[in-house]
Amino acid sequence: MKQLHKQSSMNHRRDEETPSTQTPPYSPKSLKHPKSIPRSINYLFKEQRLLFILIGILIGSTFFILQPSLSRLGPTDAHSPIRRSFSKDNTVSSGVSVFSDNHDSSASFSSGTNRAVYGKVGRVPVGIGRRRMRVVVTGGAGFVGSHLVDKLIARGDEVIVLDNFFTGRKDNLVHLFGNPMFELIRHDVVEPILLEVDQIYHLACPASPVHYKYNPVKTIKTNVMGTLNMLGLAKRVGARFLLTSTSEVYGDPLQHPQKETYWGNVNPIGKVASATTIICFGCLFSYSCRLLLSFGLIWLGERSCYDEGKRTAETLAMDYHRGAGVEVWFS
Ligand SMILES: O=c1ccn([C@@H]2O[C@H](COP(=O)(O)OP(=O)(O)O[C@H]3OC[C@@H](O)[C@H](O)[C@H]3O)[C@@H](O)[C@H]2O)c(=O)[nH]1
Repeated sequence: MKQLHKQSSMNHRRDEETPSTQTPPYSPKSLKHPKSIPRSINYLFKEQRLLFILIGILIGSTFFILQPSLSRLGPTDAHSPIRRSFSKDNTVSSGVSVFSDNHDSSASFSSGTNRAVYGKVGRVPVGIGRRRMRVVVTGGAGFVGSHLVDKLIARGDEVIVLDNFFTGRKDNLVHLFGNPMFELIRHDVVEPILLEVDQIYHLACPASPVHYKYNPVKTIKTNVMGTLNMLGLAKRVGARFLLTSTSEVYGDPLQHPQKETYWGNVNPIGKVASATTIICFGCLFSYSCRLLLSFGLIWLGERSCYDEGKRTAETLAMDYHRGAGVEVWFS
């Protein structure tokens, strides 16, 4: 107790010794001098400051008034050379077109020259003026797919290829390895996959009779389940969807040429192709036609796994379009 008392008295003494460092009691800030307003006006008028402020306001408002009309002169302008369509200009040499969102139509594609060149198509870099797309190409290691991937990369898009390498080859894409805009995933489309993409080009399918008849059940599975998975992905992420179909969905046509209203002559339990063979007999002496003849002969036999698979894929795509609002395209 004694000690405590001693300590408190010492503290008391120390308090007395130290000079007072406490802040003075609060006093409200005095109001500005009434003379400060005329002084600020005076400041504005000096050295033409007001004039500069007015000019600044004028330039600013002119820019904001003109800006909406300048942005309207974009791709949707009727006289603009840039188109918003799925046109023939964008057709890759072997038949698949690319979705076009305001890119220069002068940048047409030639598969032979573009393989090793990134973004050097046309006079103006094609990527300018449009948002970069994230695109997935299934079957991108195949013949058509690899050319499509080249076109998309040249356009400035980020491309993800999904392929199980059933018939496709890495060699078709080797020139893109190391390109930061390109990604290759070994994946079978019959299994679901989740990717954040803007567009889906669905090409994965065995495409020649030898390959699709090798395992017919797998062929139809790829077409039906693969397309379902890709449509599901398109629905989930709001992506545009393109299906590479085939004229085989109309079977052995009874009309030549076929009109838009012709719905085919199909055979869901098998198929014998004779029409192609007959056409090729007419020009046996041309080298290219002899190739076609052999191709026609290979076609003989059951191939409904391919035809019906592609037809189902088309039906699925239309049902996703009508039922879920997915934007679908066919090629
Ligand atoms: O189950 C499969 C089967 C095939 N594929 C791939 O799909 C690609 C098909 O390419 P191919 O070179 O064999 O054939 P193509 O490029 O000529 O086919 C193209 O045109 C015809 C259409 O029916 C096809 O859908 C389209 O890919 C290959 O890379 C193959 O590996 C898969 O990813 N999964």
